Amino acid sequence: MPITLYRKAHFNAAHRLFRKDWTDKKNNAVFGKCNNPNYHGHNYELIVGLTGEIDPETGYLIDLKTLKDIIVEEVEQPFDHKNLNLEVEEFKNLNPTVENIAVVIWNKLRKRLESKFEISVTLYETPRNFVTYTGN
Ligand SMILES: Nc1nc2c(c(=O)[nH]1)N=C([C@H](O)[C@H](O)COP(=O)(O)OP(=O)(O)OP(=O)(O)O)CN2
Ligand SMILES: [Zn+2]
Repeated sequence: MPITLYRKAHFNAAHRLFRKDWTDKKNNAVFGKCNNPNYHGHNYELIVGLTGEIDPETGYLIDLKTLKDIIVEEVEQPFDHKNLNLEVEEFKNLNPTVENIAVVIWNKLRKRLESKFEISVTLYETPRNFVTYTGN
């Protein structure tokens, strides 16, 4: 019987929503204050869900320490206290919207976790703005 295990994490990061190939006028019209050239920051809250079968020997889906370490390595270390546009390779040519950040995180975790697990990534950009990505 499948069960879902969750691990929460958080990171603080700066970003700017804009497209390099658009004029300032168009970027301002579409992204408004989020296009501030001096960037702005968010306290991102992340919830990673893994769905699979309980190992009957250990009672674990996965050791939570293992999951924690993977999230630290793949998300917290590269993203925390960073300017996403300038310092994180994945966003140098990809707008760091909450949607795109969630997909990037999902893809990074997918490479590190066994294929027997389904993965969900829920990312809060603000307490009221959040997205869930499951890879489907
Ligand atoms: N589809 C998306 N829309 C927006 C995104 C996004 O990532 N995807 N991001 C932003 C801004 O970066 C930011 O999240 C908006 O900040 P803000 O308006 O301050 O957010 P709140 O909803 O918390 O503020 P209110 O107090 O509710 O106005 C914009 N759009
Ligand atoms: Zn923002």
